[in-house]
Amino acid sequence: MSAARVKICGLTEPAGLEAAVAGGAAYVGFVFFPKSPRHLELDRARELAVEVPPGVVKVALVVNADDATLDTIDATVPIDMWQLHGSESPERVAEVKARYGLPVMKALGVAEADDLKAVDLYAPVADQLLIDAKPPKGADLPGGNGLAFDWRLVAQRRWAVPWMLAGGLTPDNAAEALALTGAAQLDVSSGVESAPGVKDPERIAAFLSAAHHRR
Ligand SMILES: O=C(O)c1ccccc1NCC(=O)[C@H](O)[C@H](O)COP(=O)(O)O
Repeated sequence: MSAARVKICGLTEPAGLEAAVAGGAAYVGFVFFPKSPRHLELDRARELAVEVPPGVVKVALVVNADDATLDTIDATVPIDMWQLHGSESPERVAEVKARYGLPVMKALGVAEADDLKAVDLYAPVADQLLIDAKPPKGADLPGGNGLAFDWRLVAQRRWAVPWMLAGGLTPDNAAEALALTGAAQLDVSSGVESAPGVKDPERIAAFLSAAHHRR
């Protein structure tokens, strides 16, 4: 099996971004959601994004954002992909894709087998799917909660579009997650932090190493 491609999500500082790039992250994620400890103001996001070398995909993560919000991000921050992490419909995914001409990744929350029915609704319109743990009831954040779902629900499943496994991944469980699910891509946020919103360069390096040296 080839090395997994990794998205380091919720970067807020140059040190984390540098560790992600140096360690070979394929994607870096910037969060635009004010309730999140990883939320970035536009100027800060731009400062980080312009430092990302070509070839590393810069992902803007939004939650049920309207066109005005997306227009402002698009006009200010040089991004390569949208990640829609709210309850956006398949029609909204198609609309965002058409409006900006950028690939769209739709996040789907999973807690039980039935949740995977959404895959068939979104696969025809999304460029990628991010299969994440469903947040607990009443959680402030729809993602970035450091919780895993039962990976057996997606073990060796066949996918019509590229997908990433997310939720509760850490440097210690990345290899097991890859082996069990057969995922080609992983996404991580809180598992490579020293505190909410503060990425730990050593944990980022360890995560990337574990994902790149899959068994
Ligand atoms: O990370 C956030 O703060 C966040 C806020 C609002 C919506 C989504 C968010 N994160 C989405 C991600 O892509 C995370 O990387 C994914 O949920 C995995 O998070 P974690 O379990 O912390 O690794």
